[in-house]
Amino acid sequence: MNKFRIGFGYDVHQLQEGYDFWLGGIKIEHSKGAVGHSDADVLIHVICDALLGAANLRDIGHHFSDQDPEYKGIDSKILLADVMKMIREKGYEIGNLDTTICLQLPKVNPHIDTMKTCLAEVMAIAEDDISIKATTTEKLGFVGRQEGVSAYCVALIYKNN
Ligand SMILES: Nc1ccn([C@@H]2O[C@H](COP(=O)(O)O)[C@@H](O)[C@H]2O)c(=O)n1
Ligand SMILES: C[C@@]1(CO)OP(=O)(O)OP(=O)(O)OC[C@H]1O
Repeated sequence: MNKFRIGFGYDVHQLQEGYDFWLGGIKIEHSKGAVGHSDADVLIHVICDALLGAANLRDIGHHFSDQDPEYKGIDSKILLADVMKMIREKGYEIGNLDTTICLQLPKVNPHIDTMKTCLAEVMAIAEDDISIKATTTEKLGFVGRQEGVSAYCVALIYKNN
């Protein structure tokens, strides 16, 4: 029988001028970028947290501390590849991921297919198992004021036993 587990991830990063905007593994052209210890790719961070949560492996900051100079400016795709290794070492494969990016501007719809291709390659899974959606918050709150970007992810993982 298959053993199924679910996980959930939520993360926020500030948006400021003078920073690159990495999202879903790709660089988005925008007047502001996300601020963090790493490249601040909020979509990858929530995928990591959902997968770690599903496998009961704590969270991204537990494995990759924001106090550790090794991770300063790191490409979050490297962290995601490490997380995939961790869950596969526990015997799990991904069923599917469903994500939502909360961002007032810019529109990310034109970039979603590129993000899916990029993430599918990093994770070695099918593009069809990765869903990426986006919403504004109708100009409300920190997302609406363009002060930050947030994201959510739910993940289903399974092992055969
Ligand atoms: N940064 C964003 C935000 C939203 N979208 C797309 O626009 C649609 C409408 O947004 P609402 O906030 O009014 O729901 C949304 O369903 C997304 O398809 C986007 O591409 N980028
Ligand atoms: C990814 C890590 C590590 O570089 O740093 P940040 O880019 O600050 O991201 P966050 O989601 O706040 O926490 C996880 C961190 O430990």
